Formats: sequence, C-alpha cells, structure tokens
Amino acid sequence: MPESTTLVYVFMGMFGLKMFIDYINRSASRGPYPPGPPPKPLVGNAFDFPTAWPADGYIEWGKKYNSTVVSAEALGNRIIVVNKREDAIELCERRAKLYSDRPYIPILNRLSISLTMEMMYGIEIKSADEPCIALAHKAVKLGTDLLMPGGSLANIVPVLRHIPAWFPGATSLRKADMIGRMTEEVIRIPVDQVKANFNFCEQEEGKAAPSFFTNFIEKKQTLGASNEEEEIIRNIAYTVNGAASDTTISSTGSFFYLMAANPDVQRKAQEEIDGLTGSKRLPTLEDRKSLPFVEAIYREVMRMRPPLPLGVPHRVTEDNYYKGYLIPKGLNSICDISRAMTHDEEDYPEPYTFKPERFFDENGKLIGDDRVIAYGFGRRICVGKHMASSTLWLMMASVLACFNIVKAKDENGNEIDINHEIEDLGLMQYVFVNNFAWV
Ligand code: HEM
Repeated sequence: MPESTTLVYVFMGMFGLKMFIDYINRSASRGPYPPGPPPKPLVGNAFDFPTAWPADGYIEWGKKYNSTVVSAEALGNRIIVVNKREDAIELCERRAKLYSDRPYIPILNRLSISLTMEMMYGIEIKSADEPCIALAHKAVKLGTDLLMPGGSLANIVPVLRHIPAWFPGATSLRKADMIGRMTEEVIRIPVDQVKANFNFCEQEEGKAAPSFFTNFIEKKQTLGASNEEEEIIRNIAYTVNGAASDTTISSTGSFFYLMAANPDVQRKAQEEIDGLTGSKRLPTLEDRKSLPFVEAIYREVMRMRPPLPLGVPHRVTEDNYYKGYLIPKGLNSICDISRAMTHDEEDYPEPYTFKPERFFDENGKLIGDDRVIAYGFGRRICVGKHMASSTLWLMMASVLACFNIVKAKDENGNEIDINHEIEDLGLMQYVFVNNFAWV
C-alpha cells in the first residue's frame, strides 16, 4: 500500500476515534434531556413519533413520562415538545433570544394555497379552479402530513433525504419531489401574470394593481435589482401568501362547522348583532368592542380548532437548562398548541365543549385575556395575527348578520347529520364541504 494511502487511513482512523470519544464524553456529561420514550439501539426514537394524531400522541407522552416538556431523538437529532402554555411562554418568549430560529425542514419547506393573492400580487382570484390555486390545493393535501417530525423519517433523520426518490420505499421522498415541482409552478404562475399585467399596463398607460410584488417590479425598473433580490421577494410573497391563506380558510371552515353544530350560540350572537345594527346594516370593525359575544365566538373558534395544531417548530440556538433538563443547541422545539394548550382542562374546563361563555367573568364582562395561542409564541409569533384577527372577526360578524348556518339537506329534503367524527386536522380541515349549508 502506498505510504500516502496508509497516512489517509491512519488520519481517518484517528478522526473517527476522536469523534467517538467526543460523543461518549458528550453523552456522559450532558443531559439529562426532558423525558420521553426510551431510545432503541441505532435508530433512537425514529419509529416512536406519533404520525396519525401527533398532537394527541405528544399529550400521551407527557402523561406517561409525567412531564409537560418531553423529548425524543433519532440518530442524533432531538426534538422537544412543549405541552403547557406556561412552558411555551417561558421558553419561546422569556428566552426568545435562544428560541427564535427556524429549523430547516428537509422534506418540504414551502407549500400554500392562495387567498392573499391580491395583497401579494395584485391578482384577483375569480375561481378556485385557477391553475395555481388548484395546484396549490393539491400540494397542501399531499404535503401537510409530511411537514411534521413524524410525517416522514427524513424529517427526523435528515441524511435520508439524500436517498434518491426512485429508491424502493422512499414514498415520502417521491411525494416531496412532486410537491416541490408543484410549488415551483405555484410560485411561477402569479409572478408571470404580474409581469404580463405590468407590461400591458405600461403599453396602455394604465396602472397595475398595487401589491407587494408589483411595488418591487416598479422599483426594479427605476432603481434596478438583481435576480437574487427578485427571487427573495418572490419567495416572501409566496410564503406570506401561503401562511395567510391556509390558516384563514381553516378557521373559516371551523367557524361554519361550530355554528352549524351549536345553533343556540349562533342565535345568541345574531341577537347581539341585531340589537346593535337593528338589522339595517352590516357590522363593521368599529363595532367590535360593542359585540362581546361575537368576540367570544372568535376566541372560542380559535381555541377549539387552531389551524396549526403543532404550531411551527422553533430551533434552539444555544444550550440551556429548563426544569433541570438540558435543551441542547440545534434542537427543534414544538408547541402542542391544540391538544395540550388550548384543550388544557386547568385553563379551559370542559375543553371539548364549544362554550364562548367561558370568556366572560361572573359579572358578564368579557375577560381581558384576549391572547390567542393559535398564533404561536415569542419573536416568531404570527406576523399576520392582527390582520387575521380582523379578517376572521369581520367574516364571522358579517355571516352571522346575514345568514343562518344550518345542516345541509339531501335530495329528499332531509337534514344530513353533521359528522362530528371529523376531527380537527388543522389545515387539512375543510369541513364545510358536505355537512352544512348557509341559508
Ligand atoms: C387564522 C389565521 C392564522 C393563524 C392561526 C396563524 C398562525 C401562525 C402560527 C402558529 C405561526 C408560527 C408561530 C410560531 O412559530 O410560534 C405563524 C407564522 C406566520 N404567519 Fe400566521 N397565522 C394566521 C394568519 C396569517 C396571516 C393572515 C398572515 C399574513 C398576512 C400570516 C403570516 C405569517 C408569517 C409570515 C409567519 C412566519 C413568521 C416567522 O417565521 O417569523 N399568518 N402563523
């Protein structure tokens, strides 16, 4: 064997040994980590992550290991799941400096459908069949499951993403590949449309509808901008568009379902609105303070069905200790918003009952705590929460002022029972499709 090859082997052997010793030292001196399922040799907890109902699965872990913060690990990648609102506030808000990064989610980092097309691109969507909306719907359907740690093994063990999509058994990678291609199209179509509109308006001396993206194109033409800058703007428009539309649609669906399922609540809100407007006009945002029961419905819808049941993971940027447990740098922290926090019996007695009254004190006054946990925590809290809150409140008040949401009828005129089995799947939940109607 040539001397140089021997040297390479010796060097590699020493390097491997050093890594092994470092690993043993780290394992011996670090920790303890928050409790969780016992790891198996080599794969750790790779096969323990709950996939069907993750939000419920993580509560079970909490109960089983008697801790509100639980953790699991697969091949060196650890996550913590925060099951209590107080813990989320302590970690994501008081320690915001350490808990505000975002993880790289290997399997899928962009997906969306579109409602905010106008705001981002100045494009008015006339039908849900328009190509980029229909494509985005498909991508969301395919992709939501893959987004969470248990959705694909490659989210837990990033190295697996290097396996080619054609490899037998790599179903989630094939899905991700397909979603990636759909996403490219969903980004391209509105951008091309904005550019075409822009050129047309220039020729006709008209004005393209103002939007985030058209503003950029205007500036690019006058001040210049690089292709990289354009790509960044394109991706921001796409991300905000997606973050805003999926969640708002999900909450709208939940509102319709909960109104159809709770006609007494609906009636009470309608009486409140009619008492203020005299049924002569639509409620406006200025009326919000004068309609506390509608406000309580908004809070209760967001409590019962947060569109993102597990929020969006935050990445920890420095080692730190919490309740005696090590939370290491690089770990992804997930808040179980839905089941563990907004359905916490201590904070919300009878958590599975739709009860807007819970937001009133014994004197019938709306309680001051208007924090909606569904928008997340800390520096990464939803940047669109004020817009979402106004949009959703106005939608709820306007629909209640004009319509009764009732059970749908079959072709013989018989009411179709609401399927309460349909559980809160967050973004995947468009419950209004079959179960009820507005009249
Ligand atoms: C029902 C409505 C909505 C809900 C429940 C919701 C919820 C969330 C949640 C849970 C997060 C992650 C927070 C965290 O990491 O702790 C988030 C992030 C985000 N939301 Fe919303 N959202 C809604 C509507 C909107 C709207 C209308 C917009 C834009 C106009 C928007 C833009 C964003 C953006 C850009 C992020 C990423 C922020 C970041 O990474 O720093 N969202 N949202």
